[in-house]
Amino acid sequence: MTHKVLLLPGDGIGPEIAAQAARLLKACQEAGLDIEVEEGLVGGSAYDVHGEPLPAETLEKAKVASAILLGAVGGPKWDKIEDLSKRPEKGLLGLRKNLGLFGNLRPAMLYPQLASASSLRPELVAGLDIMIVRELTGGIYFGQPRGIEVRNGERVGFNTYIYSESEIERIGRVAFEMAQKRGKKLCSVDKANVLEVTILWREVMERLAPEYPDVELSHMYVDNAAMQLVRAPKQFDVVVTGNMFGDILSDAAAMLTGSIGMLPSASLNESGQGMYEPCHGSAPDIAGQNVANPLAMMLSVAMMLRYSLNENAMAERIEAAVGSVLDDGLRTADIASEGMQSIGTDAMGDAVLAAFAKQ
Ligand SMILES: NC(=O)c1ccc[n+]([C@@H]2O[C@H](COP(=O)([O-])OP(=O)(O)OC[C@H]3O[C@@H](n4cnc5c(N)ncnc54)[C@H](O)[C@@H]3O)[C@@H](O)[C@H]2O)c1
Ligand SMILES: CC(C)[C@H](C(=O)O)[C@@H](O)C(=O)O
Ligand SMILES: [Mg+2]
Repeated sequence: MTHKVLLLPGDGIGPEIAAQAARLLKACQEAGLDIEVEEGLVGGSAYDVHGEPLPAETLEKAKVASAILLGAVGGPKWDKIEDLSKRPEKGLLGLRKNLGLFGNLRPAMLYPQLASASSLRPELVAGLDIMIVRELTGGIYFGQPRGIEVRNGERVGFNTYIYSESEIERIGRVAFEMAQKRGKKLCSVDKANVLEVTILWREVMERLAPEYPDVELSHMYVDNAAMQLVRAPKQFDVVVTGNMFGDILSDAAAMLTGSIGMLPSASLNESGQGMYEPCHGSAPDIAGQNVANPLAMMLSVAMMLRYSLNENAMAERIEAAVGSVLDDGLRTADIASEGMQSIGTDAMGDAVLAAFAKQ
């Protein structure tokens, strides 16, 4: 069966890194992968053309795709749009919500070659391999009511942090199953000392635990989790948490691996359809300069092959190609260190493609 892949480059560095992913997809096709690649608009670039960050045409294409690859959205050009529903980020959130992509996998894995690029001492991060499982379609990102309105003569802003038991249970199951396939340790991160919604979260995780007797479940408050991630990150195997805590903790975990430019992600729904994107944003500060690290995007292609297309061998080939490029001492600016060769986005893409061809 021919798999349909929808490529959504987005804004800022999005198109620069998506171009490298497109070349990699072509190389996969040449190596026998049966895919058809289509492109679409999302985010600010879609707003500029259609007045909407998620045009109906893009959503339709996304619904019928086996997998979606997204660069990044957003940027200062669109930060002043008053109608929040038209902001680029709403395009991304709309895709997640409309496709029911509730299960966000964010692996923070250190390539040994990058130990010195991490902001922590090499011995703290050597061998680091954490999987953050973030709930992606609920919590405070989507809770109602929300808004900014005038109360007692002044403006107030408000959001609602809400999870139903069934939402907690389904992300819990994703995390327990992930832990079963990995180191069999699951840490659920919450703020159950303050927030009722996470008291319920903790209760549901506890209720699920006996169904996964081989997994050791622990709980941690989010403030402590942030501290532990930079104190002793290797204590973690799988971490499960809600939408906002997962957003924050995954950026922190990214830096342990050398750069946020290294972290791919998968967002899956109940039927295994997925959207794949780097964890980083559109990096307006470096956009258009050919210096962005395309590896998170290229590793997102590998995750797509593994989780949506069932092409594990080809996914491993991409990951091995990235490893061999790092072995060769090639680095984009964000992961540069002494004695290594600094190269730009396109050249990093070239190097991965060359290594992929040799695998
Ligand atoms: N998934 C997404 O599309 C996504 C994720 C996060 C932020 N955003 C949006 O991106 C815009 C910028 O947000 P931000 O600055 O807070 O976060 P960011 O992740 O875009 O950038 C943070 C820092 O990391 C650097 N960086 C990010 N990706 C990099 C890469 N591949 N290579 C080298 N350096 C990289 C940037 O140069 C910047 O200094 C905002 O509009 C935000 O809403 C989008
Ligand atoms: C751009 C934004 C909506 C998004 C999020 O907060 O989920 C981003 O930060 C991410 O991590 O994917
Ligand atoms: Mg984020």
